[in-house]
Amino acid sequence: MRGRPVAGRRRPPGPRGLPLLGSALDFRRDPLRTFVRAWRDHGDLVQFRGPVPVVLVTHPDHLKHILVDNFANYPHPDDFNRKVRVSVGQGLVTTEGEVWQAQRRTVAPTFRKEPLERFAGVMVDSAARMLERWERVARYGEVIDARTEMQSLTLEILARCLFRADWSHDALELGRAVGVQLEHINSKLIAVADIPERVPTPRNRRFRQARTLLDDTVYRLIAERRGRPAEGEAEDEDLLSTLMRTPDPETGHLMTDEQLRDQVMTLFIAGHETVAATLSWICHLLSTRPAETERARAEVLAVLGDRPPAKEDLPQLKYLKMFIQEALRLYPPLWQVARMPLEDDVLGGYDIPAGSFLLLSTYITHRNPEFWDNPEGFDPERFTRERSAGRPRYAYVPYVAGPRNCVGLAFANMELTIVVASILQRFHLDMVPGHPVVMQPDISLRAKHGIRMTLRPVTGRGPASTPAAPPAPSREPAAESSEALVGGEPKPAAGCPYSREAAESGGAPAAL
Ligand code: HEM
Repeated sequence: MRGRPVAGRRRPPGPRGLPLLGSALDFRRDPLRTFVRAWRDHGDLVQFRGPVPVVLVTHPDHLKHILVDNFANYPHPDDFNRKVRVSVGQGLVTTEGEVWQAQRRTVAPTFRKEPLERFAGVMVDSAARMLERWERVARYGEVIDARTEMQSLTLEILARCLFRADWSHDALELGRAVGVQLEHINSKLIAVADIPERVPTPRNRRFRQARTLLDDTVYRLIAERRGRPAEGEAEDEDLLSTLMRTPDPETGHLMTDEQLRDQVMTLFIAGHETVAATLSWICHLLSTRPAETERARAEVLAVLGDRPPAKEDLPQLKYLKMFIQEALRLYPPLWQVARMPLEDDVLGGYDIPAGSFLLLSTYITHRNPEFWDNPEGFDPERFTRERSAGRPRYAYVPYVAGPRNCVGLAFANMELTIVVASILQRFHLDMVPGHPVVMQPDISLRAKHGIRMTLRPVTGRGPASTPAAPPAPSREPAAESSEALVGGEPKPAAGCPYSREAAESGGAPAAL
């Protein structure tokens, strides 16, 4: 472990920064670079000075202590909960203590792997609809933005799983409203001055309109379900119906309408951007890592040929699973999570007073050369059983760990596998030459300028299928820099009438 305690020194080391401001300006300019530099210079625990002093935590042992062993002492900071609540209310992400525990034991069974498998068909179908549109994009030789495509796809999948078909007629407008909520939370979390929602700024007005639209829709859907008797098998139920009829196993209480609304909004916010960000980075890798991509494609074609994936196929896609794990290592969408101790604690020999603002950076943990050979390299086979042996459990935490890990983990893994397998079956993805690929560490780790790509249909979908002309590998983003440029200026968005962007601006019919 780096940065061992020095005798007599009880606060973690860290950069001096500017008088009064400490590292605040560096954080605003480039939080990833600031973190990585500080970790290299000062070790696994770093104290940043500034208006809000921050402690950076990266070592697996410290993550285990905070997330698992001493979990009850480390809730989210109040400020985080308060800012996120304006959008999602008192759902799983923004509550603590007994209120959170009651919600978690009620919601978690709905998100176990087996009951979720009934949604494999929805995921396959939504992916297929997107890929049909891509066929037309490919015929035009036009450009897609993988980030926009994946945001729309993941939103559609989540909406269909939560509400079945009920969402579809207003999908575009509601999709935009979820986007507005997410951006509002994002800017509140990074803003220097937090303007209350009652102040009628243009952003607040947009936010309030979006929230009203979503509230009205979700409450209407709840009322419709309350008004009709439970029908059919659990197999056919959407997630909202399951959540409505699942009692708290300890108290027997069912969720109220308001609790259901908060849970639905929480799932929307937590469950679509994370998967969309991961999928868009995977699209980037499908172009820049041709050898690994073709190996994954060969496996998919050997298992599936050209038939759609079914839930039974997923365990056989072993290399694809490692490909996705490796993508999540390099690009964990929640690249940092915040915690604030209720009581004084000691971490790695240093004092951590109650009320300290801790940022746990999965991005850095996943790149620590103590646990990962060639950490910047893309190497799915590092997740084989043999090579994983001896690596600390908490060196890999894209979904964090412990009682408050991601409740949507099984949902996300199934969705990622189905979508990537479906893409591999039908398309080769090529980055647009010269398009800059830049990491933007917002609420999730996004591609700042999007991921512009062209598509080539896979011909002769058999196990031996290879691309007509393998794409040249491009440079991978360096860990230290969020300005990982492939080079040159972005090509302007092409005017293809079938791209998702065109669909959303009214240029072509929406796929929803
Ligand atoms: C690649 C995809 C995903 C990743 C990497 C991911 C990661 C995470 C992480 C790191 C947390 C902990 C955040 C914290 O404690 O501050 C979390 C929590 C959560 N995630 Fe995910 N997530 C993903 C997909 C999903 C999906 C698909 C859903 C739902 C459909 C979901 C629902 C949630 C919820 C409700 C929580 C809060 C759990 C609690 O506090 O008890 N996530 N996720």
